[in-house]
Amino acid sequence: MSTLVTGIGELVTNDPALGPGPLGIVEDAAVVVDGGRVAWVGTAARAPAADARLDVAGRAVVPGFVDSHTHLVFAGDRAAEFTARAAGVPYDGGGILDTVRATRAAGDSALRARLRARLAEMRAQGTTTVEIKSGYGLTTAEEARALRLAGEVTEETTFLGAHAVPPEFAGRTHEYVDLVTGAMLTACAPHARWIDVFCEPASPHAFDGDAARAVMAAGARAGLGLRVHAGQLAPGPGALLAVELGAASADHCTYLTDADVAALAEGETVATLLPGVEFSTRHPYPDARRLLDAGVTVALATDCNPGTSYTSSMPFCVALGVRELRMTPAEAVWAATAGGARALRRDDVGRLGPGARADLTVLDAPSFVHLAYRPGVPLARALDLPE
Ligand SMILES: N=CN[C@@H](CCC(=O)O)C(=O)O
Ligand SMILES: [Zn+2]
Repeated sequence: MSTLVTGIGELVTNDPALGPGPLGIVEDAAVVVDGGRVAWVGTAARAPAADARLDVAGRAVVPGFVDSHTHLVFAGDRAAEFTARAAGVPYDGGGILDTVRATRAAGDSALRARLRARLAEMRAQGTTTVEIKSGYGLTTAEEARALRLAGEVTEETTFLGAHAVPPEFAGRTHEYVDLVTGAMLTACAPHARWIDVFCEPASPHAFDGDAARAVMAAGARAGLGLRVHAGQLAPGPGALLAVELGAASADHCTYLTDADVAALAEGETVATLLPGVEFSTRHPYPDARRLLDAGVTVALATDCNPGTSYTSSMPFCVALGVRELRMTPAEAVWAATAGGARALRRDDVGRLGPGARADLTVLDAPSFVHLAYRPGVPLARALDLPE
């Protein structure tokens, strides 16, 4: 069944062929969707007929947010750690193991219910595509379980066995990396599209450049795409490694050298910025302006997780992108939609042109600018349309 969505005061298509600027804006617009895909985009006055009609009364519509970095499969929370941090205790990644304990103790149905509740929270704020990492199991069976659960709700599943060294391998990081690149990868690869590694030599709980290279090389041999947590706590080898190995995304990028920025600008790797993390950890925010001015492709994502960024809100990240990362509203909205799609190497989401998935997010506002202009106001929701 086709549906004509009309009365769109401002439509962000992210397709410069459809309207001015990188956002490809069409004013007084309409969209026809059919079979879950966009069939037609243009001005309302020229819209073709359709089986059904939905008038959004002058509101703005943007492509559904593409949240390309989350850790949604977990139990428990770390509000006490957050409170301690507010009193000055720094983040070093050690809290990951608290969440591992809670997650291992949780049954499938409890984990599934919490995962689905978080996804519903995201959709209610305009997110329509979500990447989900494992990483709070850290045994072969637990990592495979997390990926199976994630695979029930998204195609964008990421194996993150190399998230932290679990307590049973304390002081034996090499042996744990052997497990991650061996039996654990074999069990997890069928449930994953991507592999990721927390490359952070500054953390005693994470992995150095050699370990990260071994994990990524093994993942690539198993047919997985590559992603890296890079430069979250200090400059490190992650960003250069990401570019060298052709990773789809280097995530965090809070601490980058000039050589990192130059390499990202030359390569095919998206820099995914996660400003919810710096909001929570009180580290300095990453500098999107420096990256954009150098020609790097930038994405914004929530990094929703119980330790460093317990937000499910892409609009919150867009607002931080403008206020703290020195992005324009247009750059931030592009990064949260088309940028996320690039970070997942997808061309069917993050845009609203013919052939794209019919992921329309409607704003209770006349323009996309209001996402940053009215922070904290629940303006965005994913539109439910008949198939
Ligand atoms: N830094 C590594 N992983 C998460 C944090 C996980 C946690 O602290 O539970 C992140 O992306 O920030
Ligand atoms: Zn993360």
